[in-house]
Amino acid sequence: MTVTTRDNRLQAEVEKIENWWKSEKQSRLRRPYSALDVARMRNSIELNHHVSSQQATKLWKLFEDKIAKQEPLLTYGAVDPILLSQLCKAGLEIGYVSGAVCGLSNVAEPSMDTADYPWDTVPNTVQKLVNSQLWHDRRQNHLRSLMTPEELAATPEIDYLVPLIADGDMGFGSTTGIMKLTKKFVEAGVAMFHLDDLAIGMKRFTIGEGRTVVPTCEYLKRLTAARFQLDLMGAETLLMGRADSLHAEYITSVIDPRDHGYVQGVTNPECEPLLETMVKAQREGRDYRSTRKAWLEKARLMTFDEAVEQVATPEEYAEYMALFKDSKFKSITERRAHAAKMVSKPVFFDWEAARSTDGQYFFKHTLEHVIDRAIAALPVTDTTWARMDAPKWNEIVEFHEKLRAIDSRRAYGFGYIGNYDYYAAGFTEEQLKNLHWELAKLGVVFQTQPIYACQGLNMMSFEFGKMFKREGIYGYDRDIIQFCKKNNTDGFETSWCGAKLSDDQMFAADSLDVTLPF
Ligand SMILES: C[C@](O)(C(=O)O)[C@H](CC(=O)O)C(=O)O
Repeated sequence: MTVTTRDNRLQAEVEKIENWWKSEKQSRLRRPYSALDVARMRNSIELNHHVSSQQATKLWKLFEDKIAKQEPLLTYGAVDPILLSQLCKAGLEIGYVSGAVCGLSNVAEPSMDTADYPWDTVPNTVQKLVNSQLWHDRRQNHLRSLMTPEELAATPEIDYLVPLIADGDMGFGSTTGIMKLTKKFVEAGVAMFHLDDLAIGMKRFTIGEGRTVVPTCEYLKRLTAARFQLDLMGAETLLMGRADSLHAEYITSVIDPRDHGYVQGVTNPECEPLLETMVKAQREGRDYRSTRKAWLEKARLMTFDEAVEQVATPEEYAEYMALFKDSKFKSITERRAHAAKMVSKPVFFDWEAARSTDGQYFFKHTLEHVIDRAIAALPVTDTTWARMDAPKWNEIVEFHEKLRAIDSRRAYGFGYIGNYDYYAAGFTEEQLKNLHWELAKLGVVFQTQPIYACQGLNMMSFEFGKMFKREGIYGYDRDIIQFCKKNNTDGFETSWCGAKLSDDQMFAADSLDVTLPF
């Protein structure tokens, strides 16, 4: 290839990318790299990611439509093709593929939601689901093509091709690792996937420690890596930024000054470092939880600004706070230097002494920080979800109002997390009934109950199991066969199984009539 051919080809590719980025949807994004960067790293043949792009475009239109009408797009986690087919039949317009449920059911080695399953577990599940969607769609098309006009009119058409939204967890690794994950999601046919700001493998569930997030810059790198891969592929696939920092207890690093205002340190100079305390306790066989609790009481953990407030007079503190007039994102070095000038007493603050046995820093989670992060992620993402441990309505409203003040056209997401106690969080029955629509008014149109399988399916299967143990096939006939007949339920030996498609395609593809000599 001559230099001119190469340059012309590159130029044409750059123009193609730039034109694509001018579309209504793409022009909402701001990339930290150029079209030339993308063009240089693309293949020399065009790769079409039709299913993912088409499903993403369908989802985008649904979002636009629902935002305009202030209506929710409700779904639940379905990681199994059979379950998904019924979700479609029931008329839900989107499907959700939960990482937590995949980790319990679609792996050889199950475990709790620590995202320690192989990185391609969720994309592989999406692939299986999308293939089943395409198959049901083809099966239905075939049956409908054989119907009389009267039968056609009397048979409702099911949209088996609902766009799938999948859980990409924390992306499972490095920049190139996230690019591979993204590629796999696109090839699998996903419409949208989300990446969060959690640290890999650091969720704790029962020992009184919670979640650990990565610094803001690392979160943004993850999202940008995914965006870059989508651009390389020319895919319309939607990228959702999920911020998990609300209720996070730790942060892995203090590299990013945007996080400094939320990192906590020891303010009691008499307190020994947490690591020392915990190692000694372990050696002496003392209980982890209570030792840590006693250390926390002694350490008097707070943020640097709170530590300043403790020792400063009100006037000094006001002068200290003047530091944030132009920007709230000041580094610890700037904070310390300013405090040294404005406050007469020394400020004792040691965030190193508070580091956990895994090296994490203590983090004061606040809604404000989640808002900061979500705003920082807006330019490279299409949609946003702030994950919350509890459904606190005032926090939900504040988050979305602040974000919508910057991006009112965006679709926001919400997860009805498995163990939410709506009434304990202050909802009345009436409010719970209206919750979907109240959220939709805030632009929160993507709404999922991710772990239905763990509650609903467990419940049904357990109840059935007890009945079957007691009454065997007599009970099965009464409760299942008779019920299904009466209600035309999909099942084996109904059209849902594709028997007609199977026979007809075998007949059509049969080679007999071209090979026999008469
Ligand atoms: C959505 C989620 O990521 C999932 O894996 O399904 C979980 C669900 C849950 O805890 O109920 C999460 O929100 O972390």
